[in-house]
Amino acid sequence: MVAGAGSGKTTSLIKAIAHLDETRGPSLRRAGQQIACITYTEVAVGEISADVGVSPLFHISTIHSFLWLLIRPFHSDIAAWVATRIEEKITARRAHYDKPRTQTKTKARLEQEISDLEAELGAIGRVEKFVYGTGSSYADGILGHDDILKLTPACIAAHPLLRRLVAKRFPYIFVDESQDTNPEVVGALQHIGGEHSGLCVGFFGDPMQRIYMSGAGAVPPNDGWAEITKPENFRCPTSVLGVINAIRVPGDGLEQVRGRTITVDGIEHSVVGTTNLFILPADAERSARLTAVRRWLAAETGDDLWLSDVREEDVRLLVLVHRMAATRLGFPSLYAALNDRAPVSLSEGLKDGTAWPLRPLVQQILPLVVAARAGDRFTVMSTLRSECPKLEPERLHGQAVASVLAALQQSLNGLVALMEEEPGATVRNVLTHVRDNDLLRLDDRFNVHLVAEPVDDGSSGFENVQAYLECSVDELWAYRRYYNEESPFATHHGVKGAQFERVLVVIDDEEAGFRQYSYGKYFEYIPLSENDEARIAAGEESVLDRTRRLFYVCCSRAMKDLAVVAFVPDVPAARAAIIERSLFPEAVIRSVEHLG
Ligand SMILES: Nc1ncnc2c1ncn2[C@@H]1O[C@H](COP(=O)(O)OP(=O)(O)OP(=O)(O)O)[C@@H](O)[C@H]1O
Repeated sequence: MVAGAGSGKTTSLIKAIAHLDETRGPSLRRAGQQIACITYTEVAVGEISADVGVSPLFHISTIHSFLWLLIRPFHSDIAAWVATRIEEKITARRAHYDKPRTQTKTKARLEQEISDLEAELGAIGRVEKFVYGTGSSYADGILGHDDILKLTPACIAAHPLLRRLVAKRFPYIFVDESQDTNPEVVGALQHIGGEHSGLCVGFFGDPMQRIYMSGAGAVPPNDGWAEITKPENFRCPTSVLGVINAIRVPGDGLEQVRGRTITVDGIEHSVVGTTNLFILPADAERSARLTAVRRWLAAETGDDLWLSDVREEDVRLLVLVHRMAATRLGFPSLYAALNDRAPVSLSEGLKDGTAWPLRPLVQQILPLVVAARAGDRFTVMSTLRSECPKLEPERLHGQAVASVLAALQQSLNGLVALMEEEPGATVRNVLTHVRDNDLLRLDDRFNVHLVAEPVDDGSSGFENVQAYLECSVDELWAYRRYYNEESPFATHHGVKGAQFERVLVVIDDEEAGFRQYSYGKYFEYIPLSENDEARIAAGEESVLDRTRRLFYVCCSRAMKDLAVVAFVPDVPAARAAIIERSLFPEAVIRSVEHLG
């Protein structure tokens, strides 16, 4: 199924599952078979499950857990694949080492890495069971996210038996958001579908909504497959539909019809909704201006929910990167520390609290302090029992438990006071307190940092971690609000498949800091580079294609009001360029004067 935004692809997928349940459910159950539905995020899994109902007949999961389910029993195949991967890494490092221009310092590092990898290779034979975690550690039998995406398609391609098993167990496999599914995975499913005529594979997607570089885009149908299209958009009001159709025209020309309707007294009416585009100066006033825009929208649409910061009220502010959210919510230094000139593992992990320096705070320390403050002794004790070195059975042996607990209570009180009351307390103070009091076991990587005079040991992101440790505790609390998703901010990438009554898209190239997207180039108020021009001339994918798709996804989330706020270096020039593009009617293009 290939159709535009809000056309009901996910709705059709859900109806298809319900239909199969009704018509084929009994025979599938008897044969011990399942209907598989694969989607992009855990949130989407939850939504589809809520719609179709939980039943052993359905296997609804993310792509990763589906692939892992298929491959998990094949221990020796996994081990062989992992060994090959390590050998590839060793070969790549040897090649780097042998290059004539490789420097002595780099050679020393490569030697160390090669010897670590060789040790890892030796350890694979001793792994009894592989598990799937968030980061890979082969010697411990832990495979990472990316490993699963490569491992399973490779094994499916190599083993006819595995393909037969998949087809037998899952006679129906549906993939939502297929445009962003990895091409190897799409290929593997097409391979199985091509070989087993009893298997029905369904891809539901929209190539114009591909927003990850790793996505398959359009899925070419196998021989004999049917392509289903849907011309309507049921989500967006007509004013928004006009905009998203205009955005899409230069892409693939698809124009949707209908738009959202409501039925009043048995009569169906079109919802008109609103669209507004604000072109504002990219200065230090961005946050205040954003508030002013929301005030303006509330007054203009007679809808005070535009001012709400409660997520349930269905306002979403879509930012390309999170710096603006960080500034608004109060953790700009923490954001800068782990983002600016940081290794990807830190900057990516900052988005969801999984970066290693954040993990103990996010997963243990902050929840511990919250629980202690709320008098939730159960959570406090269960956290300490599993994490506190002082409560390990070997250490407790021969000690009076009561006095150990009393000392722990004191350390915990100290931690709560530090995090709640002490003005100017820093992340470093908190971690030092935790370490000195043996409250929790800390990652070894903190060792070089938590000393009186830290010396750069060349570890990845050393400076970033140092800057992070100097951040104030207040920023940690602000950050907690953010990753717990208690604010209305989301990223342009984070809203695929979702819909909201009120959507405000923030465009701010100065914040973006990466080259994949540029709204300035897209709206033509920033010139294309020579490289961009060359790609376009060669018919290759360019920054314009990527930005167009991202903008299309963002704008097409709106069910009632869409506002776009562009912070630009030169307002008159941007205004002229944007009007020229004719994506928005000129009458809805606003400027700072409208904000009063
Ligand atoms: N046939 C229909 N009649 C009326 N409303 C529909 C119909 N199909 C879907 N909808 C509604 O339209 C909205 C969008 O549907 P859905 O999320 O399934 O679209 P989608 O194509 O998967 O969207 P996207 O690709 O933009 O994420 C939902 O509110 C859904 O309830």
